[in-house]
Amino acid sequence: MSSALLSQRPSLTEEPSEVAIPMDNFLNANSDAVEPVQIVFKNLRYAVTMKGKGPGAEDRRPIVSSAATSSEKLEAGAAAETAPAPTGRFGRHRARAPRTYEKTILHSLVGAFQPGRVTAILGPSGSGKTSLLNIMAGSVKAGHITGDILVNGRQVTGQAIRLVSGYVFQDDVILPTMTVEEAIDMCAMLRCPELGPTERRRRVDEVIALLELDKARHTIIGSPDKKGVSGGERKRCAIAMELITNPSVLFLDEPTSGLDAYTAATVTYILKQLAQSGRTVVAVMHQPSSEIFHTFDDVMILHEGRTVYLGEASHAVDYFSRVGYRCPTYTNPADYFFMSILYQFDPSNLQVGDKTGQIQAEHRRMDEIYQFWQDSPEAAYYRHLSDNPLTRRITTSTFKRRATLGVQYKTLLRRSAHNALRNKMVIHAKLGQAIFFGVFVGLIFLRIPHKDSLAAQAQDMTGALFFVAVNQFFANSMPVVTTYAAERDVFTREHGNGLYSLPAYFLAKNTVELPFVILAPFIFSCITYWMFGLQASAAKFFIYVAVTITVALCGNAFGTFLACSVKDLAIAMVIMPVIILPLMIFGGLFVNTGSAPPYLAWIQWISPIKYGFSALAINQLRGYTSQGQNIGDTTLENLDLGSFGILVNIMFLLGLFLVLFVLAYLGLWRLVRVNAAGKIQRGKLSPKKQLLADPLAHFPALEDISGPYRESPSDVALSEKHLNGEPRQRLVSKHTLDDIASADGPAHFGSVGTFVHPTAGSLVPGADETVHSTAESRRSSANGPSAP
Ligand SMILES: Nc1ncnc2c1ncn2[C@@H]1O[C@H](COP(=O)(O)OP(=O)(O)OP(=O)(O)O)[C@@H](O)[C@H]1O
Repeated sequence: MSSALLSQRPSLTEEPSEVAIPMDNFLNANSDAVEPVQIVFKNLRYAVTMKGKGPGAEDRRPIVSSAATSSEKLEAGAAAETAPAPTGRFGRHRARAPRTYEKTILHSLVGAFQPGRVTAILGPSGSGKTSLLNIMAGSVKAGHITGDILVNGRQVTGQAIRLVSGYVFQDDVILPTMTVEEAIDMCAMLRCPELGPTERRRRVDEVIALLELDKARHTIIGSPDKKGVSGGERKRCAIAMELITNPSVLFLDEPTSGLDAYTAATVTYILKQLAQSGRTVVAVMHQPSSEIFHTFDDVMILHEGRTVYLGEASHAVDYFSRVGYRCPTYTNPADYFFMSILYQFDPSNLQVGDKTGQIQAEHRRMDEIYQFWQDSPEAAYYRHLSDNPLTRRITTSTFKRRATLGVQYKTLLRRSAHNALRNKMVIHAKLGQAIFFGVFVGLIFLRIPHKDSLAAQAQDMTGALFFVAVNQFFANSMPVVTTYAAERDVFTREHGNGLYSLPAYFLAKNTVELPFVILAPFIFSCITYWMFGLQASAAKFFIYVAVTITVALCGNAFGTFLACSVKDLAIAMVIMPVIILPLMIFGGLFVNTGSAPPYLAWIQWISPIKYGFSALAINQLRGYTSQGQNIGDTTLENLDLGSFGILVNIMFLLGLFLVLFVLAYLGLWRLVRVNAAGKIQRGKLSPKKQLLADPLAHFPALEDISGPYRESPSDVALSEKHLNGEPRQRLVSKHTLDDIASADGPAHFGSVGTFVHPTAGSLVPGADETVHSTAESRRSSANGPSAP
């Protein structure tokens, strides 16, 4: 972290929003280019269908209250409908549980992510933070999404948001052999095709400088086997790869997880810096430190898919005081929220007999907290905002671009070539294997024509040629499964992020593989041809090489097909011999294909080994004489390899190669189609049209929001509406912990934690009663933990 940045970190006594970090790069100097994008969500519900009976009714706990939204009421109804129905001959007693049930992950959320602000999504594990981020970023893979998402007043799907946003995933999947600079540069080439080489370089340099990656720019990303950059550098590299397009919105899933406190703070301050240039930054965070917590502008706290709080980070402590939970002075608010509000209940401390009662008391406690949120003016603010969003026009200049197919192919070709050349062990293994097998099998079948016995010559000749076909098929199908599998995560992530298209990747990857698939069989052929003592004819030699290479290509295509079609590498490795063995048995040597059972004999038609062996055998054995006898033709007759000549067999091999490659492509297409982000949430309009459409008609035409959202006209309207005509005031307090600490007591907190606004009295008419009853009921909960 630069000293300039460090020296300007906010302390607990400072307003986080006052942090001013100088930036003189395109990300800020050109901040006009960052168009403010406000994301509003309304009644956002996300559910997945699960197999099995599902949790008990008490676990579903739909809240239905006077304040519950209509979709929550609907949801409650749906939950009741999914309960086991009394079916069967004996009615209720024979009721069968449904085979599937619906699990609601997010319950009718209402809220907004504002431009120019960092919003942190906090909550316990499994509370739905990542799901919410994935919905916003159009990366949801399964389930049903209902509700509205608005981007500057336009109703959109996640796919449309992807056009104006970058998403930094929790696990940074970057090709391990790339250096930091190469990874960022590749993104610049693929996503900023409009930039010339000089401008692109400048932008890469700026992003590297901003994310303080200078020292690591030439270090490879690395993997568990090969050390590369540190965890923090890797995370910053992932952020840089998204930032290169200067997106208006940046989503980050746990950008600080696994980082030490200092590096986590560095990353957080960079996020703050990015928001200050007008971006909407939304980050899922796990247990932020106190200092990091105060860096956020807004926080959204989720619990079991429900909102517990959404609003200014600095106001959260006040809010929970009103609920009845007063954060002790000098305590990290995030720790307090987690340990004393969201997690009062520790099942391991319970006596068996107490469990049910305590679980129910805990559920009641949380229900009250949800309900308090629903009834709060803060929630009313967001409901109002969802009806009065920012309606600023979005221009196409904000949209992420994609390079042409040609540029994608060139970029990926270069990357794949670097990747292949840097994996020296793989190259050595491939060439070493060809040399080893060539010499080994050459020694076994050494100088066949020099053997005394004609029968031995015929047997060895067929055995050697059959081994060549089998070996080339096997040796080229096995490794490709593992190399594709190793890269598949990177591919699905990058393709899912819209970095490049499937044809560009598939073509580039196979173009780079091709030289190795040709070179290794060529070396193998050169060694074996002369060691076997095959016919000294240039034409026969070249046919031998050509057939060997074609069988190798088929093997490679078969391996690619398996790797692209079967998700699990272990399963692919199990399936492989199951398919290869029949192809081998019907390869022309073991079974006389003319006399094979007809219901199995068809296998020979799809066996590249059979075509390869036939071509090799005809090439060497037709007219082959030894000791004055034509043993070649006799052997061929006995093998009964069919009537095709060498050329036809080679044509069949090439045909199989093409078919397998098309199947491999379709397999990969299926894989990314299943993983396609936003697949389940399709809009009627294309993502671009959704963003370029007019805002929804019923919104009042608001002026652009130039300052923080609380200054917006909608805020004024809300203040007036909810405070019954009282003078305008902030709905959200700007107290920091230190303010609270110094005021200490009744100036800010009522006797049971009622929030009293320093200038305007109680923020919520009737709040005293609400808080009293909440605190009271918590105290009186059977065996419940005592109020803080
Ligand atoms: N596609 C899915 N199928 C089944 N369950 C799912 C699916 N997606 C999410 N869930 C469930 O939804 C809940 C919320 O998941 P999510 O990943 O959003 O939580 P989270 O708050 O991000 O958790 P963590 O902090 O541990 O990453 C979890 O119980 C998870 O198992």
